[in-house]
Formats: sequence, structure tokens, C-alpha cells
Amino acid sequence: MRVGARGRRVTVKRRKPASPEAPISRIYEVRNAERLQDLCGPHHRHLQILETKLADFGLRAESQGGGILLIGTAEGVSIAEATLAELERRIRSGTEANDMEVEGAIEAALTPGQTFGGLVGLKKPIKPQTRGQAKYLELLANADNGLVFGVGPAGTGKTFLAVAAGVAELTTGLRQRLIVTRPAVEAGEKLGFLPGTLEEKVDPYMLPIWDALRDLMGQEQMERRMARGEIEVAPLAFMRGRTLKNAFVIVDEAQNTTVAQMKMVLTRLGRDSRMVVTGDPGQVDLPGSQPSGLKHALRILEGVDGIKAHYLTAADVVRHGLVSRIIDAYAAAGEG
Ligand SMILES: Nc1ncnc2c1ncn2[C@@H]1O[C@H](COP(=O)(O)OP(=O)(O)OP(=O)(O)O)[C@@H](O)[C@H]1O
Repeated sequence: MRVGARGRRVTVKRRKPASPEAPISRIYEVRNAERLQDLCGPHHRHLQILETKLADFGLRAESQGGGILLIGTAEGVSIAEATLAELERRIRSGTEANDMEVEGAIEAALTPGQTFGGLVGLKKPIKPQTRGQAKYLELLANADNGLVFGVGPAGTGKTFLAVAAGVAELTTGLRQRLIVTRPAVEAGEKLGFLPGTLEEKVDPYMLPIWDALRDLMGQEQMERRMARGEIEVAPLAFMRGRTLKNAFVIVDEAQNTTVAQMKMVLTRLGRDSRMVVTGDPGQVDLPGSQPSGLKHALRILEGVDGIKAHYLTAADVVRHGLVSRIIDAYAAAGEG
């Protein structure tokens, strides 16, 4: 789905010759005079910002009765339409249109993942930050994808975006439960012998998950849903023998599952559930030379109907800029 003028392209006047860079003009139609004024801004300042930011596309924007005339390259006009549609969406949801919002809408329209329709029900909106993330989010946001593998190096948002999709499905009522599990390589089954509640036992290892949940739904909602049993964060061993129904299940750090563990968890998928498996085949911490269940699953499940795998790369790292260079250096040394 393209975030665009949503059927508003009423007038299309193409100039000759129809070379790709030839300027085109289209009218972004706005029937409501007050809305038109909000979009254009005082003394048409918003249109000036649009022209300045999209100068590379030769964009010109003029208010006309009933709409905004956009002239520029085809790409520029499309971005301007997407910007105006995003700005309209913000205004409709009660945001005051000001210079900052215009700039934010332009940024949203310019983001590589413009095709992503968005996850709803989150405390803060999530947007893809790279092309790879955009594709991954598209897969995650489509509830028809029963099993999605998110594979790639550290810091590409594999876990965070999976948690965002899970939170969105939980808070919008599409799924009754959100279950996040990780193989506890170090502690393993020994966790069962530590004192305290389950969360206390697994907290340090599960911290990144709690951080993401807190970020995406807020502490209060997170605790409320946890108390109601709607959110479960537990080591992989706790999944054994269960059928996970009506749940969004995330298997994180899946590179550290054994082949048997991976098969065990994949076959837990119950009715009305979805599963996202995330991991980095370059970071296997399994003792000895045990084969990784993730690598094995990716190999044998490739091409199976209804199963999607998405590969993020160093280009998708959203941590410090140095991280992607570190990953590349390790890969070059043959250790990634
Ligand atoms: N699109 C996004 N919007 C906002 N924050 C993001 C986005 N993508 C990633 N992040 C942030 O980047 C951080 C790293 O993401 P995450 O922990 O999911 O990476 P990962 O690929 O699972 O890495 P690792 O393999 O180390 O667990 C997260 O803490 C999250 O806050």
C-alpha cells in the first residue's frame, strides 16, 4: 500500500516529451477551504517549506481553488502528495499544522519505507529507519504471515520491531497474548533453581525485551497486562509441551537454539497464533560445535508456503554508526 494522495489524483497533465525527468503537474485536491488553509499555512509558508525541502525535485506548490497545484519531477510530485496526505492525517487527528509538523511530514514521505502503512496501538509511532526495516515491518504488519523469520546482525531492530508488531496486535485485540521467549544458553535449566519469581530469575537476560515493551506500551500498561497473564516473557524451556493459542509469539536470539529446541518451539504454534523468530546466525553462542537451530530451520523451511524470511544487513544497523563498520570488519576477517 502506498501512502499517497489516496485517490486524490484528479488532474494529470503530462508535458511532452514524456521523459522520466520531464516536469509534471498534478492537483492535490482539498475540498474544505479551512483544511486547504491549514495545509498551505500562513502566507503559504508550508508550501514554501515544501518547495525548499524538495528543491532537488524542482518542486513548485501553489494554492488553487479546490486544491494545491504541484509541479516537479514525477518523484517530487509523489513525495509532495504523500507529504500533504500525511499532514492532512495529522491535522485530522487533532495536531496543529505548524512548520515542525510540515517538516516531519516531509521526512515521513521521504523515509525509504514509505510503503509501510504503520502499526497502530503503540505508545509511540514506529517508523522504519531503513529499507530493510521497511520490508521487515511490512511482513510483520501483515497478520496473514503466520511465521516470519527476522535474520540479521546486532542492532538492526529485529527484536524491537517484532515486539512492536506483537504489542500492536495485543493492544488492538487481534491477539489475546504476547509471548516472548529466548533460549537461556548460560543459565539454561538452572534458572529453575534460583529463588524469586520468574521475572526476577530471568530479568537480566530478558531485560532488552522488557525495555522494548516498556518503550512501546508504557510501564503501567505493561504491568497491567503482565498481571493479567497477557504478556509472558520466559525462557524457551517453559514452552515445552504447550500449545500457544491466540498468541503473538516471538522467539528471540534463535541462533542459540539447538535443532531440537527450534523444532520444539516452532511446533508449539496453536490456533489463531503467529510467530516471529529473530536471530543472528553470526552470533551463535551454543556450547561445543552444536549446529544452530536457526540456521537449520532457515535451510529446511525455505520455500515452505506461508513462511517468510527477511534478511537485514549491516546497512540496517540503527545503533551507533560505528556498529555497522564493526560488523563489516568482523565479516571481512571471516569471523562474522
Ligand atoms: N525503527 C525503529 N524505530 C525506533 N527505534 C528503533 C528502530 N529500530 C531499532 N530501534 C532501536 O534500536 C535498538 C536495537 O534494536 P534491537 O535490539 O531490536 O536490535 P537487534 O537486531 O535485535 O539486535 P541484537 O541482535 O543485538 O538483539 C532498540 O533498542 C530500539 O530502541
